[in-house]
Formats: sequence, C-alpha cells, structure tokens
Amino acid sequence: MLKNKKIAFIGAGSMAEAIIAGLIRKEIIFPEQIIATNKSNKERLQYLEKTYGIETTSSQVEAVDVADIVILAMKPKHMEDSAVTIRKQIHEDQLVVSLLAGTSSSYIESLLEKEIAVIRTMPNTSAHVGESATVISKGTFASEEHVKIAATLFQAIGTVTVLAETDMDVVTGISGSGPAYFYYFTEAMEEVAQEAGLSPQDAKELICQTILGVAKRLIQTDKSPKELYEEVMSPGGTTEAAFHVLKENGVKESFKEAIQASIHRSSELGNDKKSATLK
Ligand SMILES: NC(=O)C1=CN([C@@H]2O[C@H](COP(=O)(O)OP(=O)(O)OC[C@H]3O[C@@H](n4cnc5c(N)ncnc54)[C@H](OP(=O)(O)O)[C@@H]3O)[C@@H](O)[C@H]2O)C=CC1
Ligand SMILES: O=C(O)[C@@H]1CCC=N1
Repeated sequence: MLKNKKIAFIGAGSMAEAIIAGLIRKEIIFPEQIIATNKSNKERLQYLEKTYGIETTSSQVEAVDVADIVILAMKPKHMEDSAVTIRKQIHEDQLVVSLLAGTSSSYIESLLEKEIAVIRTMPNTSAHVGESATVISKGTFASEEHVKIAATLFQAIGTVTVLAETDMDVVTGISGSGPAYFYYFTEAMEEVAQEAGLSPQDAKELICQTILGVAKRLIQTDKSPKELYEEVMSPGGTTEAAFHVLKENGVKESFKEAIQASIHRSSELGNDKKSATLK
C-alpha cells in the first residue's frame, strides 16, 4: 500500500522523530521514502539524516513537491505560517495527515485552500517506545482508503483507533495528554520514595514495574478499576490509610477537573481557529 510512496514531514521535532523511527524500525517505509523539513534548525535535520538515513531539506516547498503524503508535525500555532508557504505546491492527489492538537481537518482544508484529503490524528509520546494510543479521524475529502493508509502508518508506533472527529477533543484530554498525568504521579511517588531513603534506581524500578503491572492487569481482567483498588485494600490497612487522604483532599475530583481542562483547551484551540477563518 505504501510501496513507492514518499512521505514529507513538515516539522521535525519529537513526534515526527518517534513516527520516523517507528516506520523505519517496523520496515513499513524505507528511509529513502522519507523527507523531513523544519523551520530553521539545521543541526536537527543533520541529526535525523545521520540517525535514520532519511532525506532532509530546508525547503518546505521542495518537501511537499516530492511527497505523496504530507505529515503536518509543527506546533498548532505554526500551521498558518507553514500553510502560506506550502499551499501553492500542495495538490488534491496528496494526502495530508495532521498531528496538530485542537486543529480541525476543515480548518486545515480552508488554510490550504483545497478540497484535499485530510486525516486528523492524535498520537501520544509513548510513540517513542512503539506504544502510542493513536486516534485517527477523517476529514471531508478523505476516503476509507486514506484511513487505511494512515492506520498503517500509525500502527508503526502503537495501536490505532478510528473515531469521528467530534471525539478528538476528549481523546486529546484522555490519551493525548494522558502520559503526562502518569508521569506526574510517578514524580510524586519517586519524591516520597527517595525522601524515605530508597535509592533513585530502586524507586524507579519499583514504580515502573507497578505501572506496567497495573496496565497489564487492566487489559487482562474484566474487573472494574474500583474492584481492583478495593482488592489492594485490607480493612484498617495501608492502602485504606492512603485512600483516606486522597478522598479528604478531593484528589479524584481535581484530577477529573484537570482532564476536563485539557479537553476544554483542545476545543478552545479549535474555536480560536474557527473564528480566525471567519475574519
Ligand atoms: N508532544 C505531544 O505529546 C503531542 C504532540 N502532538 C502534536 O504534534 C505536533 C508536534 O509536536 P512536537 O513534536 O512535540 O513539537 P516539537 O516542538 O518537538 O517540534 C515542532 C517542529 O515544528 C517545526 N516548525 C516550527 N515552525 C514551523 C513552521 N512555520 N513551518 C514548519 N515547521 C515548523 C520546528 O522546527 P524548528 O526546530 O526549526 O523551529 C520543529 O521541527 C504538535 O502539533 C502537537 O500538537 C500530538 C500528540 C501528542
Ligand atoms: O499539550 C499539547 O497541546 C499536546 C497535545 C496532546 C499532548 N500534547
């Protein structure tokens, strides 16, 4: 399906690298099928060339010109700038795949001024270890074939779920931002472990294995999270003591509020752009 297809990454940062590494490692794409470009960081392009054997260019126009698939991998606030540069070059036979948070496919279509196939995606940083939970959705002019192509690409970095674009804000709050929540809890656990005298290495190993075990158990059992945490708790025991503090401090409620804030920010980014197109 992707044989002889050329893929251009517009934006060559952290997410672009994770996807490039996955595609090459899983042999879904050969290095010579990839070209990457960015705003100005030449050392970064040299690093990607050297590490992955891909082609790079400082010209976004040149990258788009040779591509069958254009992956938008810049920050959302830089999309307008990039669109001005690439919109003349881009054409309806190409597929545009966007990683941009809070950026609708219709906004991208309008910026590119084309009836072009756009697939919007939301991966997460676990892409770096091939464990992203990526959601993809289809824009107005994208076909089922385009969805299949995008799914094949993103399977290189983890699982792929196809959903309606209307789900993208909640997906961003849950799985897009999701890794950060768990890293934050990990930080708290590490701090307490070390303050109480464990070595950083022992603390890290114990916490990582605990998270891994939780993820595996959740995948393998039909039990609810409540049943599972109650299983850990003995009456009058240590976990109950911990939960007493969690409940007293409203930790679950604050955490839910935090996730809602991420979902809200995603829709807010989208609304800013909708109003920008109306101006
Ligand atoms: N990080 C995350 O957890 C996730 C991020 N995303 C999305 O992925 C996208 C990329 O994020 P991430 O990889 O973390 O970002 P990075 O900051 O690591 O990379 C951004 C890249 O965009 C380039 N760039 C900046 N301005 C322009 C421009 N005008 N035209 C073209 N390229 C430009 C930068 O080039 P230079 O270095 O030269 O300035 C850099 O290569 C974002 O849209 C984000 O919303 C999606 C899911 C998860
Ligand atoms: O924080 C952000 O905006 C991006 C989108 C999801 C994760 N990181």
